[in-house]
Order: sequence, then structure tokens, then C-alpha cells
Amino acid sequence: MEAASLSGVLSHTNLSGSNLRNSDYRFSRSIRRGRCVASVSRHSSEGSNDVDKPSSKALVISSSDSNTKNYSALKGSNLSGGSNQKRNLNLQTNCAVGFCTFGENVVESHAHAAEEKLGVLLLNLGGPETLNDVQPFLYNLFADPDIIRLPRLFKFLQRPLAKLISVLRAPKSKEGYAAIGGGSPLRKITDEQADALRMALEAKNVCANIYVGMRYWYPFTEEAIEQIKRDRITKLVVLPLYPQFSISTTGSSIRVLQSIFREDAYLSRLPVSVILSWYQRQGYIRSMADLIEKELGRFPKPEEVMIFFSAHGVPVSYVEDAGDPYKDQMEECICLIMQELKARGIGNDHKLAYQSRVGPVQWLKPYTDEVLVELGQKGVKSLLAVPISFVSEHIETLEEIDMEYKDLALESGIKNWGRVPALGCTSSFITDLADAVVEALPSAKAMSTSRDTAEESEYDPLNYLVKLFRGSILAFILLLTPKVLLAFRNHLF
Ligand SMILES: C=CC1=C(C)c2cc3[nH]c(cc4nc(cc5[nH]c(cc1n2)c(C)c5CCC(=O)O)C(CCC(=O)O)=C4C)c(C)c3C=C
Ligand SMILES: [Fe+2]
Repeated sequence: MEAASLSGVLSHTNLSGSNLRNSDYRFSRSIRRGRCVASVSRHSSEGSNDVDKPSSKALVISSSDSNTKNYSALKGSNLSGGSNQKRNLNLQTNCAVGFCTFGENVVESHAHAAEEKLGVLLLNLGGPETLNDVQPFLYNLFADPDIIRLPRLFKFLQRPLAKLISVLRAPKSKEGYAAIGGGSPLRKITDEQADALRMALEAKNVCANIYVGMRYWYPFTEEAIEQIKRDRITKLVVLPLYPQFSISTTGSSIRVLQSIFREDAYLSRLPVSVILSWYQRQGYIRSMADLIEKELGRFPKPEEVMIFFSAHGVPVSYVEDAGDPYKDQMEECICLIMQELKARGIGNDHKLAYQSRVGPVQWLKPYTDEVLVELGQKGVKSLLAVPISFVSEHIETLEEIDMEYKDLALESGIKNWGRVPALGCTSSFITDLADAVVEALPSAKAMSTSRDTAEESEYDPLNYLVKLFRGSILAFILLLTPKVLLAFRNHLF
């Protein structure tokens, strides 16, 4: 693919980390600057924001040397790179390219077109299906080193901490899930999206098996991969259902994939293309604008409504220390949606805020709850909430926005409240995802495997036993000390 499909590349971003288990990402500043230039005409915006171009973001991952940090960007899609580059984890984002390749030591695909069996893997977060699932689901979430980012020296604390935090958080989470019917709707909606995508691809004469791989609950990504192997898929497109890239979402799922692929002879030879982010795709932007336009129409005076984008937050350290592009991508996404609305003659005021913070650290600001109170105090009377970081209804739309934030807004003086539904299976959106899959196909490349020394040391039985021992002692201390428990309860939740 590479040279040809990279002709549209406008900038490069390099995400580097020491190894798969060490969630240390860095982005070059170039991509982190919002490049969306507000403009009435879509065609007068900068090239990178031209909504008429397919413009998903691309990722390259190669295996790493845990002792070396290499922040130099691989240029274009030359994955083989120099010999030193091969030993470093490089997650590279190519703006304005519709797909990416995944792997180390690129191996060209030799699959004959006639024998090709295409798979599309949808990645998502997953959610508890019953209230009994809530604590184990939270354990899986907090045990993820991309969710609780501990310094290398304290990695052995990950699981005991996850146990502790999940137990403490579970009652609050359960309340939320109870309020939305006793479980997360995510699996059902994602399955429906998978079906809709399969049909949209069929309509384009592309026959594909669609798989759903969740990060923290069933069906786990590992199960989806097992099925992909059983089905002897010959080419795979990986499509995370998060429009914007974050270390904590797409980044985390891709780490899981990479670690599975590196260990498996079949998978390491499977041509794969990963769509990293797609918030700037024309179909997605237009679909979001359609939903907003429709909901605005329900207000008595649509032109006076504040369009209030509420994004899931991440801790500030992700963006400022680890180089997560999430905030920049979010801002650019909103800018593109507002441009699209302006082009339709809709010039409402808008605001972005971040919701769902957890724990005592600083999260991206402004916070949704604080902004709602401020807007009420400033005299805003009509507000349309737009969930923007996710494409399915979930606990944070159905409970946090529809219940908590709505009540808060009304108490703060806002009189007319509305909320844009999640995209779900909206046909223009699913058709655009199908286009993204088709555009990604030519770039599929395989990776070959070789576990680096640092990874091997993680598998060393002695090393493992030492870690287990240290972890158990700490878990024991943390879980059985009432004072520690009390402190966590008071300060974290
Ligand atoms: C783009 C979306 C998301 C980002 C970024 C994200 C980061 C992130 N989340 C937590 C902690 C929790 N998230 C929880 C639920 C949850 N998170 C997302 C999306 C993003 N998270 C979704 C879609 C869901 C809901 C799934 C469902 O069941 O419907 C939860 C559990 C619910 C709760 O107790 O509030 C937690 C906890 C962190 C710490 C984080 C970034 C570091
Ligand atoms: Fe979350």
C-alpha cells in the first residue's frame, strides 16, 4: 500500500513506550495542536480538515526494547525501519490516512484474492450484564495498566490495587447500573452494530465476518481472536468503536492485540490493518450534525440553545505527561461538527466539558457538572447535551447525563433540556464505518514475532514468584488495614 496510500499524509505522530506492559506513550507536539480552523465554508478549512477526504488515523506498532526509549518517528509507512527502530514500540499516527498497519518486521501478504476470508474486529470497552458482574468488571478495568498507570517500580501493585478499588467502587457503580435496568446495554448494541456493519459491507459487495472484542467484559478480545483463528480469516481490519484515540481505550485494546499476535504463529502472519481513530471522517461528522440538527428542532427556540458536548474525561497526566492525543482530537472533532452545522446555517453557541472522573487525580477540565452550574447561573435557558466520545448508549449517557446532569442543569436554572442520542446503528454512520473498512483493506500487513528480552524476563518463573510474593504481602496489608480502607473511601470516592 504504503507509499501510494500515504500520499495524503499531513503530519506524523509517534507514540513510544518501553514495552507492552509499560504504558508510557509520547506524542510529538505536531499532532496535538488543534488544527481545525473555524470557517463557514468547509472548503476554506485547512487541508487536514477537509471533510471530503477519507481521514481516519493510522497506527504502526512494532516490538520494543524495554531499556530504550526511541521517540523518533518512523516516516510514512516504512514499517521495517532501521534495525534499532525494530526494537522499539512505536505507535505512529498518520493524519489523513484511512488506515494503518500493525506490526514488526513487515511481511507482505501473499493471500490470493480468491481465497481471501475477510474479518473485521470491532473493539469496545464491554460492560457488566448483571449487577453481580459489576465488581469483577471493575477489577478488569482497574487492573489494566492503561487505566491505572503505575510507575514501573510499583507495577506489582496493579492487581491488589485493582481489587481494592473495584471493591470500594462497586456499590456506587451498581447503583448506576441498577438505575439503567440492572446492566450495561453495550454488548447488545455492539452486536447490533456488528450486524449492521456486515450488511453495509455486503451492500458494497464485501463479504466479511464481524467479530466483537471487548476489553473488560464478555465477549473478551481474546475470545474474538480465538474465533478469528478457528474461522481461518486471511485478512483482518481492526476497528475500535471509539471515534477519538485515547491511551485508555483504543491504546489499551491494541496493546492486548499486539501481545496476543506476537505469541501466535498464525496471527503474526495474518495481514492486519488497524483504524486508529475516525472522528474526522465525513460520514461520522455529518451523522453527528444530523442528530444535533434534529434534536435542536425539538426546542421552542432552536437558535437559542447551547450545544453542550460532554466527553468522557481522562486524567490530565495522560495528555500532559504521556502525550495522549485524546484532548486535541476531541477539540478538533467538535470544531468539525460545528463547521458542518455552520455550513447548514446553524450558528448556535457551543461548549465542551468532560464527565465521569474517578479518583483523586486531576482530570481534563472543564468538568461537566461545574460547567452546567455556571451556564445556569449565567442565564442559559436551553441546553442540548451531546455525548461525544462514544457511539453507543451506556451508563454515562443513560444514568450520568440523562439523570444526574439533567437534574443538576434544571436545578441550576436551565429550563429546556435535551440530549442527542448515541449514533448506535444510524445508517449513514454505519455506511461510513463500512467505507473506512474498505479503505483500510489495501494497507493490511502482517507482523512477525519475536519476544524481546524484557518481555521474556516477565515470563521468568523466579521473577514471577517474587512479584507474586510482593503483591500478596501488599494486598494483604491494603485489604486488611481498616485505616487504609477508610482513607481510600474518603479520598477516592
Ligand atoms: C472514550 C471513552 C472512554 C474513556 C476515554 C474512558 C476512560 C476511563 N474510564 C475510567 C473509568 C471507568 N469507566 C467506566 C465505564 C465506561 N467508560 C467508558 C468509556 C471511556 N472510558 C464507557 C463507554 C463506560 C461504560 C460501559 C458500560 O457499562 O456501559 C467505569 C464503570 C462505570 C462507573 O463506575 O462509572 C469506570 C470506573 C477511567 C479511570 C478512564 C481513564 C483513565
Ligand atoms: Fe470509562
